[in-house]
Amino acid sequence: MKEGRNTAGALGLVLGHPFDTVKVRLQTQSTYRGIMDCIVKTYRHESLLGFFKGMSFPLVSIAVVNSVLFGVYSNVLLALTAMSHQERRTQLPSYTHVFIAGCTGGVIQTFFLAPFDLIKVRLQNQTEPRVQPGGPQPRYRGPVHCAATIFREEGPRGLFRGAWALMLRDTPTLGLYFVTYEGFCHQNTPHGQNPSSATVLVAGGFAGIASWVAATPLDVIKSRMQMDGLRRREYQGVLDCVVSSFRQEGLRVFFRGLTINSARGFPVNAVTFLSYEYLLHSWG
Ligand SMILES: CN(C)C(=N)NCCC[C@H](N)C(=O)O
Repeated sequence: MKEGRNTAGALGLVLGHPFDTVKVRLQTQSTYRGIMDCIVKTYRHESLLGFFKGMSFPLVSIAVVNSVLFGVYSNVLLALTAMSHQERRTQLPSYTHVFIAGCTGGVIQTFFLAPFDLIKVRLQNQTEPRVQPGGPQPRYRGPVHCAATIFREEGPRGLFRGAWALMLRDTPTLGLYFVTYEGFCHQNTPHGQNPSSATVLVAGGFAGIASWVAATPLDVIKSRMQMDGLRRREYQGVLDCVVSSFRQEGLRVFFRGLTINSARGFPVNAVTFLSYEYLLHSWG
């Protein structure tokens, strides 16, 4: 059963990854005119494999990152409300408590997610086609080589490049994520009962969309900060990145990747919450 849910989570990640690659490229590179242009250019230049660059680390880390997020959320909520998961079905905790627990999960999750996310973004942005003898060599030959190179060239702190922006992105939006989820489940579940699988799926999907819509502006900044320092440092910090991105590209820059984030957010988070609820029930 547990394997089945892990497979569902991994499958969601694999299916969502090509969209994530297109989004990251649109947020950090100025060579694309839009989603379709990016898809066509990536396919022509790098074949289907181009869309799956940088997928291996997210695949191995997703279980840990999600366990940290959902574990911290559940435990903080338990500490704040002194109610078990089952008791919370009859009496919904206040949205303030849910929000605080979600934000705390976001902060702690950052420490685990940051290096994996950095390596993912660096690999996704490599546009060289598959390595051929004599052909152009990408800077990073794979996730481990990427981690080792960043460590060597940018120091141990380099592995946490963009972590502030990631924390700023995830803290309030993960609060919103859980408020949307709990609120939707509460509204659509008869008093005292557990939400049906369909309710969990839709609530998780809406939580994904709501949080990703709110997260997209800082998602753009996070991706740019992670790519900064590759050759020369362009930004002094998060604020400088916000200001100079706005000056150069206007307000629209903060909405780059919004469509993809929202479309991807529904299925990925529907599956994530279904796994979470099953785990809570199987643990009692
Ligand atoms: C808006 N944010 C940052 C989130 N909702 N994060 C939590 C879920 C992330 C999920 N693995 C996904 O990729 O959608």
